[in-house]
Order: sequence, then C-alpha cells, then structure tokens
Amino acid sequence: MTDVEQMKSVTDTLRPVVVSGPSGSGKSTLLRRLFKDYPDKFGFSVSHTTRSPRQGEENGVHYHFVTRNEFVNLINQNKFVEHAEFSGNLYGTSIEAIRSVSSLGKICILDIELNGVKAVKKTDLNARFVFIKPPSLEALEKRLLGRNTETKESIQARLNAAKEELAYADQEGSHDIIIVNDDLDTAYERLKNFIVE
Ligand SMILES: Nc1ncnc2c1ncn2[C@@H]1O[C@H](COP(=O)(O)OP(=O)(O)OP(=O)(O)O)[C@@H](O)[C@H]1O
Repeated sequence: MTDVEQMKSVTDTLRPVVVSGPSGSGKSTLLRRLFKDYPDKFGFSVSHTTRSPRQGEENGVHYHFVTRNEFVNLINQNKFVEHAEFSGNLYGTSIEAIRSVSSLGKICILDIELNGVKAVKKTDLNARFVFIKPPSLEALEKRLLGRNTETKESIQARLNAAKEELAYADQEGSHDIIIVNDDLDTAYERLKNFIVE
C-alpha cells in the first residue's frame, strides 16, 4: 500500500456510523453490546447545551456549555446535525463534534432519528448509515410494551413515526445496510461485521 492508500484506508475505517431505526427496534440493545465488546474503538461526540454545568462537569468534556444566544447563532449557521429542547434547555450535536472523534482515532457512532440522518447526509462527514429494522410493526409494538417505559399514547406516537422511518428506509440508497433485528445474536453479528470487521 502506498502512503496515500494507507491514509485513505485509515480514514475509511474511522468514518462516522449513523445508526437509526424506529424507537424500540433495538438500537440501544445492539450498541450496548458493541461498546462492551470493543471498549476502545468508539468515541462519543460531545454535545452542546445551554444548561448550566453540574458539579464536576467540564466544558468540552461532558458538554460544550454555551449561552442560548450562542446556541441560536450556531443553529443559524447550520452547525448542528440535530438539536432539541428538553425542559427549557437546548441540546445539540454539532458537525464539528462528530469530526473531532475521528481525528482522535475513534469511530463516532450516532444513534439519531430520521431528521438527523437527513442532516448528516447533507454534510461532508462521509458517514456510513445503518438502519435497524424491526421484524414487523406488531413485533415492534410488543417490544415497546415489553420495555415498560411507554404510555399507550407514546407507543402510538412511536408506531406512527416508525411507519415514516420504514418508508424512508425502503427508498433505494437511503442506508448502506438494513439489519432486521429478529434474532438478536444474528442481528448483532451483522452489525459487528459491518462496523468493525
Ligand atoms: N432481537 C430482539 N428480540 C426481542 N427483543 C428485543 C430484541 N432486540 C431488542 N429487544 C427488546 O426490545 C426493547 C426495545 O429495544 P431498545 O430499547 O434497544 O430499542 P431502541 O431502538 O434503542 O429504542 P429507542 O429509540 O426508544 O431508544 C427492549 O426491551 C429490548 O430488550
């Protein structure tokens, strides 16, 4: 391999990986296992927030702490792939935060929803896209019920969102790989092979 080829292959293996899929499809379950099996391979992007730092939290390590004004300016400059407001505070994932994970020699894994996926596609992050698909909507509903974390209304909202995500995933070229999470071990092997091997 020439130096240039070698560099390219290193950059290729460190491309950020975007994992998406309907709520309840099993993203957290699969990723938890991956991080446990490969504790040093992955890095997490440091989010921005407008909330105040808690004791022991360090700027740039736990979060990038910014004022609401600064945050809004970053939104206007299209610096975020995803941002949202929770209990009065803004939180967001910046393109730069994702990029800096690769520059530290780690793979950045992003567990984000459909709008985030579309936003990452518009950047030059050169990410790879994985879709975790439930075996069926019925199975998805069962898992959401089984998780015991949702109300009836929130399950319905998640199922409605799932239909939209599944329709998007059906479009040619929307993802690099679609993994049906039916049998957990099989799905995990596919995910592992795609991301790491
Ligand atoms: N292959 C599988 N077979 C059966 N149950 C599964 C499987 N994968 C995950 N589950 C279960 O389904 C539920 C939903 O999984 P999980 O919480 O990982 O979904 P998620 O995609 O991360 O959801 P959210 O986006 O809401 O965080 C959990 O209770 C989990 O234990």
